[in-house]
Parts: sequence; structure tokens; C-alpha cells
Amino acid sequence: MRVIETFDIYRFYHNEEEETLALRGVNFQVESGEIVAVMGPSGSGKSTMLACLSGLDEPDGGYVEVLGRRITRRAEAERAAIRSAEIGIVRQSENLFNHLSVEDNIRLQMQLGRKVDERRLLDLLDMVHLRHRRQALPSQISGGESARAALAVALANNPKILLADEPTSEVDAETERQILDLFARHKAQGGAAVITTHSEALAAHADRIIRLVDGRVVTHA
Ligand SMILES: Nc1ncnc2c1ncn2[C@@H]1O[C@H](COP(=O)(O)OP(=O)(O)OP(=O)(O)O)[C@@H](O)[C@H]1O
Repeated sequence: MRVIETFDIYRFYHNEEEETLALRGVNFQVESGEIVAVMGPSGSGKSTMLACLSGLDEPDGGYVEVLGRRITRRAEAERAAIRSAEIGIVRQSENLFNHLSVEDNIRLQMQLGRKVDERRLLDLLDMVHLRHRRQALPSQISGGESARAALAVALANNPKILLADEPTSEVDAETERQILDLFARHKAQGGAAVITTHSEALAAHADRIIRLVDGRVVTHA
């Protein structure tokens, strides 16, 4: 089943002096159970593309479909409803609310998805090896622990689609391995993922690699 499809998406950024063409006609599809790595040089448009896939950003041209439903150019409340039901998101930073413990961050995500499942909460904490740190605040955990907590939040509602922006950029090899395991589990349950990364190790575990250069897809491998 097709879970994401982009139709010729464009994104421009304007400021006083210049215009940046961040995406220049991007077309690609993701099927359920597929892990797609998005690679490309810094500034090639990877984060912009991911934000357009989740509806957190709006393309200036073209559109995105999530599970056959257009997410582009809808009211924010409608985009948010599609997001909370179908998509888990890991951003480059600010994934956790600082005033909430690790477990309360996960619980809040479950509340947004309208189903708090305490058993799944403990399973998620075990999956990311953070049960012993569940009452810690984000300021009290390490970078690698934060990266894993962010994944637990993204996976809280068992989303069909996981969108992760450089999820292993600031973690050690062991944490990267643990995060790769989580992607593998998500895939085994039929989930799809689009992951931007500079890590060849992570990309080697993807089913497919898309390379972006100057806002265009140059290869599907
Ligand atoms: N809010 C913004 N305003 C203006 N230009 C922006 C904005 N966000 C991104 N850009 C520009 O759009 C282009 C694509 O940026 P993007 O963050 O998508 O690249 P990236 O491939 O994710 O880079 P990196 O690997 O460094 O994270 C870059 O030229 C960037 O400078």
C-alpha cells in the first residue's frame, strides 16, 4: 500500500535579499513496510522535504498525499489530525517538552492520539532502554538518551509512517545500533519510514536511498 506520494513539490524561501529554491519538483513514493533513506549534501533540501511530508511545512507548488489523502493546503487542524493519527515525527531538535519527564512526554503523545496505553508505554520505555530513566526530565538525560526518548514519543501511537530528520546525528555507535533496531521493528510491523541522514551505516539498513542535490532527486537506489 502506498503511504506517501509527492506530486512535483516545490518550496521557495524568500527574504529581503535572496530567494532560495529549496525543493525543485520532487516526486517520490513510499510503500508500507519500506524504509527510505534521504541523503544529500547539507542544504540540499532534506529537512524541507520531510517537513512538507508531515504537513508541518507547506510546499509552494505541488502537493503531498498521506495514505491517499492530500495533506497539502488543508486547514492546520485537519493536517494536525492526519499527523497525529498516522505519522510519528523525529525532528533535529526540540522533540521533548522540557517540563515533562520522559514518560510524561510519551504519555502526552498518547493523549494527543486519544489513547493512553500504560502497557505500551512500558514496552516503549524498554524498547528504547529508558525504563530506569523514565522519571527524568529532558535536561537530566544524555544526548543519546534524548534521541531514543524522541523515537519513543514518535512511535507512541504506533504510526504507519515514521519521519525522522537525522535521528542519529549526535549519538554514539551503540545508540545508532539501538535506533536501527527500532526502525527494523517498526518495519516488521508493517510501518514505513523516511529518514534523512548523513550516515552511511544507517543508509545501508534502508530498503532504498533517495539522493537530493539542490532540491532535486538525482537517484533512486
Ligand atoms: N526558514 C528558512 N528560510 C530561508 N532559507 C531556508 C530556511 N530553511 C531552509 N532554508 C534553505 O533551504 C535550503 C534547504 O535547506 P534544508 O534545511 O532543507 O537542507 P538539508 O538538506 O536538510 O541540510 P542539512 O543536511 O544541513 O540539515 C538551504 O539552502 C537552506 O539554507
